[in-house]
Amino acid sequence: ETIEVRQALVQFMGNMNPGNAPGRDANWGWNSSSDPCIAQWKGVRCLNSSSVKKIVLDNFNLSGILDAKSLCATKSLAVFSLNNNNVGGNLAEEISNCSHLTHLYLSRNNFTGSLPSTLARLNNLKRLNISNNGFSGVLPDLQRISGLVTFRAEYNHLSGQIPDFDFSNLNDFNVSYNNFSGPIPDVNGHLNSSSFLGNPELCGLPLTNACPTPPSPTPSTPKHKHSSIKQYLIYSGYGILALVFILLLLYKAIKVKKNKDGGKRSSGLEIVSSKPTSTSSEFKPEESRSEFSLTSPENNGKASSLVVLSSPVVNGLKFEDLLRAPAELVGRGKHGTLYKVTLNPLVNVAVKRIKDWEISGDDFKSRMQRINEVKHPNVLPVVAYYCSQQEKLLVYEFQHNGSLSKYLNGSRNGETFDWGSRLNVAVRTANALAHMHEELQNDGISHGNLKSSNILLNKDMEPCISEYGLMVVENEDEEFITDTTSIDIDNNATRNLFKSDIYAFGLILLELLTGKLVQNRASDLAKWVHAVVREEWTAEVFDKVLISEGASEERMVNLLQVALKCINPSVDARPNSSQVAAVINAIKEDEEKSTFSSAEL
Ligand SMILES: Nc1ncnc2c1ncn2[C@@H]1O[C@H](COP(=O)(O)OP(=O)(O)OP(=O)(O)O)[C@@H](O)[C@H]1O
Repeated sequence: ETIEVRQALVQFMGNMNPGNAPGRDANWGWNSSSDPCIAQWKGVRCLNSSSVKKIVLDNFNLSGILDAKSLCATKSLAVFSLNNNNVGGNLAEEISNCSHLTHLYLSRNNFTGSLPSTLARLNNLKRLNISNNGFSGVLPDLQRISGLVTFRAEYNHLSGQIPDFDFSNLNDFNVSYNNFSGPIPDVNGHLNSSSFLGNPELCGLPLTNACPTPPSPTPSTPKHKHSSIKQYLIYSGYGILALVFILLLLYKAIKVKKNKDGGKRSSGLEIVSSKPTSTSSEFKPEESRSEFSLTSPENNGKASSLVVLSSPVVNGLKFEDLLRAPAELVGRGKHGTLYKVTLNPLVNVAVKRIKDWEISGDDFKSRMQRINEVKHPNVLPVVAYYCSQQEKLLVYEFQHNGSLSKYLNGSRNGETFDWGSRLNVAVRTANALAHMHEELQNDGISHGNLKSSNILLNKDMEPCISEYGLMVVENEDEEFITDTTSIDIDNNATRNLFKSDIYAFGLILLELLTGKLVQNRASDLAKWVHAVVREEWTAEVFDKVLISEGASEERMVNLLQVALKCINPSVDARPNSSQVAAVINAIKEDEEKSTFSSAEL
């Protein structure tokens, strides 16, 4: 870390009277003469030994105040946890400078005052826990944070109405024992009353006290009616005028854009090139140095280029071609946006535009080159990539048959997804994963985001793992254990990344076996399967279609056992990918033998 960051962190810690911290021994660190990552300051965890990623200071007996300005000088900080200390005062608005925070835990402290409105700017936040403090006032617009899955604020003095959160994602929500009032927004059956207890003025479901019905409007007198018609006419007149004005502006804007474009381009892919201010419509191919190369002063003369890896489909593809081609938005995922780009009537590519990946250009390139060296027929290769300071793009061949998730979700045009095909998906995916893990183990590159929407079906309907190693992702739910008295999590970090892929693969097996998709919470499907299996109704978990097709229950149970091992909460108890592949191959062989012998009969 830079000296500025070290000094700011030392100042941050100095404000929390760390004198009596139980972990304060020779290894405490927290002085600006050492590096937090190299000297491993207590409670600090880093990414690639170079930037601070997590600060976990639970149960450290800290008091004083939280100096958010100093803390957030560490721009890379993703996890900050201060549970169970005695820190007081306000939560300062500078907390929003920690813009990469995904987890913020402040429970069981002495914070007071209202929550800063800037908290709502932390739009990467997934888990926020401020419970058991003395916070008061109204909640900021936290419903704007679309990825929030935990919000815990029980036992504070918060008041006002509860904002209209998207409760389908927010599955760990608790505002009980505060002073909230008014109607509870529609929780769509996702929460029960325990999330809202102890707020005497709250009403509506899931609580039992209904909200008072608003008084019915008094019938208006003819005079009123007359004046409201008059008002209506006046306002609609203004409305029409405003509309004409907006249309005029739009017309002008389109005309200017057309002139600039020379009417040539129809791209929907607005890529920011390495020139800081240019957009696709301003991009001038003639400024590039070579076919694939764009240079900008901002990159200090270094070229940022579209690197085409081996692919007959996109041979000779230029960055300009990507910009010019018509693009259609296919979907927005956690890590970015996916476009279908039509290069010519016969060639479509999928362009993944990656969001918020803090990786240097050199690291990104060497990672892509390394992944490209490891090939497997069931792993979709990256055919080209682009990396500038503002943009990271990956280009894949577009797979018209879509993903396993879509397929399981019923868009199969009436075809049944039979046991043989599902076992084939399982075995090929397992083999591909085992191969990638083995080859990339030493590089520490796991898939990081394995799920059924990242398993694509190629033209022969064979599964292909897509987006391998696209992000350095840690499994948020597993990596961060709230009981952080023991925080020695890093030695095993790399191994855990691979084991997180195994967990994810186990969920895919469950999806194949049950026909049910992992929805918002991966753990829901796992819990349901465990509950059914525990009650010895094992056959009940299997997709009815498989049962009626007469699929072998014995082999389905065998595959289920593999899945359950993969999703074992204990990382160490999970098998590795080659063990998984070996067992699934054996199940497949069994299946083939039995099909063969029944065909012989
Ligand atoms: N090469 C491809 N060809 C065809 N469809 C694709 C391709 N790559 C991805 N898709 C599909 O496009 C959709 C959006 O993909 P995207 O990767 O952006 O989202 P995601 O996988 O749901 O999320 P995440 O960002 O977490 O990976 C998904 O349904 C995915 O299956």
